[in-house]
Amino acid sequence: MSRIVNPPTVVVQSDAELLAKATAARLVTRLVDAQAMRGTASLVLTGGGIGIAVLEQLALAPARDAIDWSRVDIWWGDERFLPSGDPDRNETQARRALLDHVPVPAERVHPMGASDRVDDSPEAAARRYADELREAAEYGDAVPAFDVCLLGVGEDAHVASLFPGRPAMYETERTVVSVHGSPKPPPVRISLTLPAIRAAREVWLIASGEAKANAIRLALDKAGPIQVPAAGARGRSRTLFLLDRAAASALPPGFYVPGVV
Ligand SMILES: O=C(O)[C@H](O)[C@@H](O)[C@H](O)[C@H](O)COP(=O)(O)O
Repeated sequence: MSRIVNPPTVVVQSDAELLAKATAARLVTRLVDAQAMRGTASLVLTGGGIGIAVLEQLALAPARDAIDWSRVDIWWGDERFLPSGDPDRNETQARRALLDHVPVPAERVHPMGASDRVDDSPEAAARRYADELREAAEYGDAVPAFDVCLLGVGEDAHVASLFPGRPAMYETERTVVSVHGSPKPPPVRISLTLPAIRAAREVWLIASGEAKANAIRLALDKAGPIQVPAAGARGRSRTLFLLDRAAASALPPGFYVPGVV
């Protein structure tokens, strides 16, 4: 679906709190620039601890309202297939952390399906999300050219709900799939696939903590995406690995780690 041109850039902050703040500040600039160029900005959110911490810091960012929130489209990279409003849903956590505090129009917030919707199954919800993405895309693309796709990274190097060796890793056509038997609870999820993620202009992988160091090393080394999903998460024009020092503690040789105090 897209050619990868640039190797990833690694940026390291001293700790998780500064990582969340710095990533939030980077998002302000990136979304403002996107709006200056195209009039709108498109952002894919992730669940997980550092992903939600970034949203909390974005809500607190001094320059937050430099973003024209009325012209931001919010998508999700994955969702836990739970009833709407469930505290474990990525959507619920994103609303509490950010969306309840900024004036994004309801029609520009695109949550993935919930398990309490009538006649819904994860498969139907995945199909519906793929349709919504296609309707929002330009030039007949399957998904919009997301300005930024945020991704947390699991200890097993999963991103979104794409887990090593699972069927979703072999998906080359569909943009959204259902996931069953997720090794990370809850077991049933909906996820963008790698082809959809790789349609993003920029992919930002965010990780903090020693437990992620090996996954980050594999994702930056020559590993293949089937067993190391984070190794396949690349943006069309830019890929960032935004790490704290602990998650960057096993980087492969050749990656310059900017001065970390
Ligand atoms: O639904 C989810 O759980 C997330 O989308 C998932 O992909 C998460 O980002 C990683 O598991 C990292 O989570 P932590 O940052 O909490 O380790």
